[in-house]
Formats: sequence, C-alpha cells, structure tokens
Amino acid sequence: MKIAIAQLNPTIGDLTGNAQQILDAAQKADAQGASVLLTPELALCGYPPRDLLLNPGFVNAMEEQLTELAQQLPSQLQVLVGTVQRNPHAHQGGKPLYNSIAYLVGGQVKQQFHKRLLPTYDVFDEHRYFEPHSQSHHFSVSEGNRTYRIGVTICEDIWNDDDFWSQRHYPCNPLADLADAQVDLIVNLSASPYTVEKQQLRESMLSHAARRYQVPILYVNQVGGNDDLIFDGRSVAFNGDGSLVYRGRGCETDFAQLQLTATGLSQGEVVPLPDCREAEIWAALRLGVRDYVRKCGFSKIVLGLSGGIDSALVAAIAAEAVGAENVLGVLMSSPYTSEGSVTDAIALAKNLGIQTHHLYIEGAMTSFDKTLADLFAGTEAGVAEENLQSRIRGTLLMAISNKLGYLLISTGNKSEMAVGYCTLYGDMDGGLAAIADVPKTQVYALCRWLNRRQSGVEVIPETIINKPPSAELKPNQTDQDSLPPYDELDDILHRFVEQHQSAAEIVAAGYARETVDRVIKLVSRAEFKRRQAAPGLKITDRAFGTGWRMPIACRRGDIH
Ligand SMILES: Nc1ncnc2c1ncn2[C@@H]1O[C@H](COP(=O)(O)OP(=O)(O)OC[C@H]2O[C@@H]([n+]3cccc(C(=O)O)c3)[C@H](O)[C@@H]2O)[C@@H](O)[C@H]1O
Ligand SMILES: Nc1ncnc2c1ncn2[C@@H]1O[C@H](COP(=O)(O)OP(=O)(O)OP(=O)(O)O)[C@@H](O)[C@H]1O
Ligand SMILES: NC(=O)CC[C@H](N)C(=O)O
Repeated sequence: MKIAIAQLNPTIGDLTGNAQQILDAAQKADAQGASVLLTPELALCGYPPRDLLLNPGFVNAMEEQLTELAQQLPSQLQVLVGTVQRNPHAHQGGKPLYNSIAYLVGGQVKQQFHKRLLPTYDVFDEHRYFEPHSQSHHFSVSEGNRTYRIGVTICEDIWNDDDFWSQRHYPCNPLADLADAQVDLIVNLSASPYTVEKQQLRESMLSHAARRYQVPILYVNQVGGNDDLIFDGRSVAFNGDGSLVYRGRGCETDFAQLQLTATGLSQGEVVPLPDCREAEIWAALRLGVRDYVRKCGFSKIVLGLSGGIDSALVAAIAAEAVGAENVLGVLMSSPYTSEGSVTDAIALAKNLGIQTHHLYIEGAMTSFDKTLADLFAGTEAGVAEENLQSRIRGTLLMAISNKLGYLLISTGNKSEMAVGYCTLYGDMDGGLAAIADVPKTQVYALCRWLNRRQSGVEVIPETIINKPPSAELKPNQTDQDSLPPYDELDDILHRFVEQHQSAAEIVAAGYARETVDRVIKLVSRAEFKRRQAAPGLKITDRAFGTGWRMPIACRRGDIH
C-alpha cells in the first residue's frame, strides 16, 4: 500500500490557501497511486493558530473549509487532515475544541482522531484551547487481501514514552496503547518547532519507540516560519527494528511516498542532515526570515548596516532569504563612526550584492541636542545623548520602511537582548528580530562558517569578524567595557536562561559570584525592554519569546 506524505508550509489562518496546498498534494498522491495521504498537525489552519481558536467564527470557517475540501479531494484517496473538532461535552465543563485529525474518504469525514497529550510548556499553550482525549484510535485500510491497521497520534502524543524519558509528564502513553491494539503502523502528524539539534532527539526517540513496540512509525512534520517559530520539516519513517527508512527535506516543503507491506515500510529517500550546527541554524533562520516577510505581505527588507558583526550576519541572512536585490542596507555615520566601519559595511554589501544608502546623522544629533539644550543645561553629556544616535537611526530606518514599504529587521543578538545592551526605540526598532535568539558567540561561529561554506568566497569581511565589537555611540567604546567577555557571558546566560540553573549552581561551575550576580541582575532588569522588542526567531530551547513569561515590576532579591 502506498502512503503519501505532504510536508506542508501553511500560513496561519489562510484556510483557503492551506486547503489548496492539501488539495494539490492529494492530486499528486492520487496520480501516483497512493491510498493514503498524511498532512501535518492542524494543516488546515496552520500551527500555532493561538487565540484565533477563541473566535467561534474562525472555527465555523474551518468546518466549512473542511467540508468543501472533502468534496474536492480525489474520491478514492484517504486523506488525514489536521484540523479542530468541537467537543460535544464542552457544556459539562471541558474545553470547546479538540486538536484533531479528520480522516476523509469519498467526500465525508469518516472518522476523527483527537490529540491526547496537550503540550502546555515553553511556547505551547494547548490546554488554553483544547480538551485532551482519553483514548487512542486507529483506522483500517484494505489493499488486495490484506487489511492494515494504522494508529493515529498527534505530535505531543509520541513525546511521553516512559522507556525513553527519565521523567514522564503525562499519566498515559498513546504509543503503548496503539501497540497493544496491534496496529501495523503508527503515524504521527506533527507541528514540531525547530531548535538546535532537535532532529537528533526526535530521531532517537522515534527509533527507540519503533524498536520497543516493534511497529513502523511514520512522522510527518510541518515546515515553515510562523512568527517566532520555525518548523523545520524533516519528516521521518522508522521500521519496527528501529532503522531509519526515510527522511524528508529540512526547512523546505516536501512530498514523498512510502510503501507499506507486511514486513514494514520500504526504503524512501534519506536526505542527509546538515553537516554542522551552523549549517542547520543558517537554514532555519533563512526560512524564518523568508516566511515572516512573505507571510506578512512584504517582499523587501531594510536594515542599518554599521560595519559590525551583528548587522553583517543579518544582512547575509536577509540576502539569502529574499534575494540580495530586495535588501537595502543603510549606513548612518555619526562623528563616532570609524572610517573602518564604513569601508567594512560597503565591502560587506558588495560581497552580498545588496543595495546601500549612506546617511549622515550629525545634523540630526546637533538639532536634537539644541532642542534639549535648555532642559539639559548644567548636566553632563552621557547615555541620553549617546542613545539619541541610536534613536535617530531607528527613526530614519522606520521612515524608510514607511515610505518604501520595506520591512525593518532589527539586529540585536541574544546576549544583548538578555542583558539589555540595546536601546529602546533605537536599535531595537523593527518588525522582526532575526538573531534575537542567537548568542553572540554563535554569531561569530555563523559568520566564520559562512566564509568557509564556499571555499575562497568571502561573505563577511574578515575585518568585521576580527574587530572588537562596539556600539560606537561614544569615542573608543567597546562592548567589553560594559559586559563580561562574550564566551563567559554566553555560558552564564545559557545556564541561567535555558538550563534554569540558580546563581549558586553557576558559581559552582567556576564563575565569580560577582559576575554571576551582575549578569542575573541585568537579565532581570532588562525585562521591560524585551517585552517591547520585535518578535525574535526561536532557535534555542528557551528564547525570549512566547515561551518566556517574566514579570517586569518585580524584585528577585530573595532568589539565590
Ligand atoms: N522597568 C521599566 N519599565 C519601563 N521602562 C523602563 C523601566 N526601566 C527603565 N525604563 C526606561 O528605559 C530607559 C532606559 O533604557 P534605554 O533608553 O534603552 O537606555 P539604557 O539601557 O540606559 O542604554 C542603552 C545601552 O545599550 C547600549 N547599546 C549597546 C549596543 C548597541 C546600542 C545601540 O543603541 O546601537 C546600545 C548602550 O551603550 C547603553 O549602555 C529609562 O530611561 C526609562 O525610560
Ligand atoms: N553607523 C551605523 N550605521 C548604520 N546602522 C548602524 C550604525 N550603528 C549602529 N547601527 C545599527 O544599530 C545596530 C546595533 O549596533 P551594534 O553596534 O550593537 O551592532 P553591530 O554594529 O551590528 O555589531 P557589533 O555589536 O559587533 O558592533 C547595528 O546592527 C545597526 O543595525
Ligand atoms: N505541536 C506539538 O504538540 C509539539 C510538542 C512537541 N513536544 C515538540 O516540540 O515537537
């Protein structure tokens, strides 16, 4: 029996467009003789639809779209579509919806499968919308004289196998229940967002489960950027001996067919994983930028090009995401801008093939200073005046965005965002923060990798990589005047933000108490800035985005 997999890139809420993607895949599957087509979790509305689900009109529209789609699908094909279903028992106190799979055949919904394990941690908040279902189910497909029983799970349903995880989060295990029902295949329809090296974890978990239950597992993941989340696809299949038989493309849509026989799934294409961490992150960020720009209705990007490494990396990502001809880098020199910064920015733009424009902001700085002269009389020039430069740049970039319709991408990295080393309404201006979850040390690694990627072709001028990072808001300023060395800072941040380590644990790992306390204080104090920041693309286990919910007006003096 042929099973087709559609690794789709839905746009959240675009029911017509997403249904069309499913229909296109169904026609292809039908033409190639498939019996079953699988689509990702909530493929009809895109994942995560968030509070659109609280709007009854949205749920009605999904139901209508599903009915229409069912009637348009090839009549012989059996299609599993990720959608929501109403909970008929909601009036007894449950949530109004299930996160479901509709099994469509011959123009009708033949069966529904509901998600049992609802992730409600980090970026996930499914208990806000959905009722967990209590049982796992399967459907049967007959081919020749054989009937295959196919168990259906939805994303989180496979993430609680007690044999794999040392800590179980839920009281039940849908995989074990389906194995008890003696299914011939378990499918998992997912919308699993990217984080660095998560695919290795997915694959070892799935391989382990396939082996443990001696049943093939076919995992279909969504692909595409949806706001802060990047879905990397990489749908996979494992046979009952735990062997990998198929891996789809990473960070691209894909379509594949596998053959299911009495002995399991037949070998499909196995797309290799990226050969290093930087290649993987690069592909994810490029997709995240491309889809954010495209799905918000933009085609062009503007950014401030300082000759520093952060804007260099963002410019390079932007150029690959939307095409170099669609990127404008704006140089905005002040009296503190070094000659080297300008030549570096121009060299970078030339390497990338992006357009540039050079503005001089000294006049605007003088004008602001004059306007404030009476009010500021008798005070020393300091951070307020320094930040005005950053704010003038941000204002000019937003004017360009307004006038020319380019989306402004901000360039702050995770280390800066963590400690508040950035200016509110200044360099934080922008619609998308492309590298807000990329620590500074990883920024360097990505730039070095870019220069190695095509041997002999320099993308980021070496002078940009080698100079000490500086905001250039006053003479001879460097980041290290205000912050610990980045390798130290990033490790402390990683322990504190991603690994939830206490100050005492970080000190025990070898850092000075004073440095650790200072970093934690800076992180806590900068919450107000992050709350006002543009959404940032998530690549780590814990980003400063939808999965980071910190109070702003708080004291953490009692926490050690
Ligand atoms: N809890 C709170 N809730 C809401 N707002 C709060 C607040 N606490 C302060 N504020 C407000 O925030 C202001 C302080 O924040 P902000 O104005 O950003 O200014 P601030 O954080 O004092 O200065 C920006 C820092 O970023 C550095 N930097 C590094 C790299 C690049 C750039 C760049 O711009 O290119 C800048 C710069 O050298 C400086 O050290 C206060 O004056 C107050 O108005
Ligand atoms: N002279 C400038 N011309 C254009 N944009 C600038 C200029 N100075 C700063 N910016 C904008 O403000 C952002 C923040 O500056 P910042 O100095 O922190 O970053 P960077 O210069 O890219 O990298 P680095 O921190 O390594 O110097 C820059 O990335 C850039 O977008
Ligand atoms: N949509 C989901 O249920 C995703 C949860 C899952 N643990 C993941 O990150 O892949």
